[in-house]
Amino acid sequence: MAVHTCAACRSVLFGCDFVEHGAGEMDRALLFHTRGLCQAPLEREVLAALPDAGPSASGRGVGSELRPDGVAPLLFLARAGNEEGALRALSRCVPADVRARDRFGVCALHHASHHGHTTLVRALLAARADAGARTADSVHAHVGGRTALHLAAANAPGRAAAEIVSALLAAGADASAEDADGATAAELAARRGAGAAGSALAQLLGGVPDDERLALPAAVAPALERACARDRQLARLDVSSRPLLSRVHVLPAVWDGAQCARVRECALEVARARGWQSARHAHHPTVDVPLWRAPAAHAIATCTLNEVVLPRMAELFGLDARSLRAREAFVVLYSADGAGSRAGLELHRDGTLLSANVLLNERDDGGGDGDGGDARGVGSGMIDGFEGGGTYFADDDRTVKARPGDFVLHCGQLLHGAAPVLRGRRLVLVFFIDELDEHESPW
Ligand SMILES: O=C(O)CCC(=O)C(=O)O
Ligand SMILES: [Fe+2]
Repeated sequence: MAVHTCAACRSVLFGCDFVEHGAGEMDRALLFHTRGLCQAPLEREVLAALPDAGPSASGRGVGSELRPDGVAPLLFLARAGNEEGALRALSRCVPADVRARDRFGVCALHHASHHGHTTLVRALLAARADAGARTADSVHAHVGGRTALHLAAANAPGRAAAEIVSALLAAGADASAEDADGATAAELAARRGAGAAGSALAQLLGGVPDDERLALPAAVAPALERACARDRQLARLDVSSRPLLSRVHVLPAVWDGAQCARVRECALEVARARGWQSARHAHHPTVDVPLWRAPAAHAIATCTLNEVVLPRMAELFGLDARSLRAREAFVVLYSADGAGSRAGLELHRDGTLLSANVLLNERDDGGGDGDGGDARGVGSGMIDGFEGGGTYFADDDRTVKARPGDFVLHCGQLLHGAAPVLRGRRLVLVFFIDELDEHESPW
């Protein structure tokens, strides 16, 4: 993964995402960053406001009155990767600021661990920072539920990572904690590969039981880097002035039976090994498995997205294909009997501008959208067919009952839900897709 640190503000920029768009990513990241995201000017202001020594005039802790981005100087400077400045702020802040979190649940210890700032991590722990604090899970985009251990294991430079992990473990951090995708810190370390001392780090964290996971792509960028992008995006999701986005489209037979069966069986394999998850989406929890857990299915989906789905979406919705990114992909299980699953999903809007879904198993109640079409031969495999289901759109009061392999494309901001399955089980692969614009960093 291409990573660059801004020379002015030391923010870490990531040049890749779930879907790789080839060369030029890092150039775009740098361009967007310098155009408006660089924190260096604000950082200078915060540092100037920190007195050399002594208590705050307000008694609230130095700089509490100056809250750039709504956070106290300690959190701001830790986030900016300014270890020296954060240490200064720490020596002048009130205890509450040590544990303070931003609205994404991220605290100074998370940032220090992410940046590999060993001295700051030790100082924060000595000042009673919460070693088990977890980042919040958001409606989209980033993986939440991460602890400082996760962030050090995934991002801190080699030697610092080992020292920080040891310090956190000594302070009582839980190495078995799983993030919202079900990954432990050891797993994130292992994904870095032996070159980045990832496997030694994974051992320090108790090891990774399943070798296959070492081969997984670093599909999910860290929560920290997503937070700012998400904030700006929520402001942009007002789509009322973009009429093309009000239409729902179905791309017929993008996948044949064999492709549906492959993706479906890979997902079921993951579910058998690790169980279905229901903690990934805070507001409208689905019973699902993240696609990155199934590398073969992930590869098929990424290829289809890049070559077919994103370009078509761009055309149909009047967007620039180069600005589209899949933020999340997961296989959802709906079942009529309710055993460990849900029959449908209530009306909601997704956290992204666009969404796509593809049915992975055969319906038993006729073909797509009531035309009684033929079966696509997706095979029953380990899962039977179903009746009911489909994606319901409230504005046109219509349930789109696509056939296996069809891709249903829609704006995520349309009010929609999953119609309940009346019999059997329905498996759908869902993508959450974002549009980046020139004001947004692509990480
Ligand atoms: O299952 C469907 O058809 C829709 C799923 C959905 O809207 C979601 O997961 O956000
Ligand atoms: Fe949805």
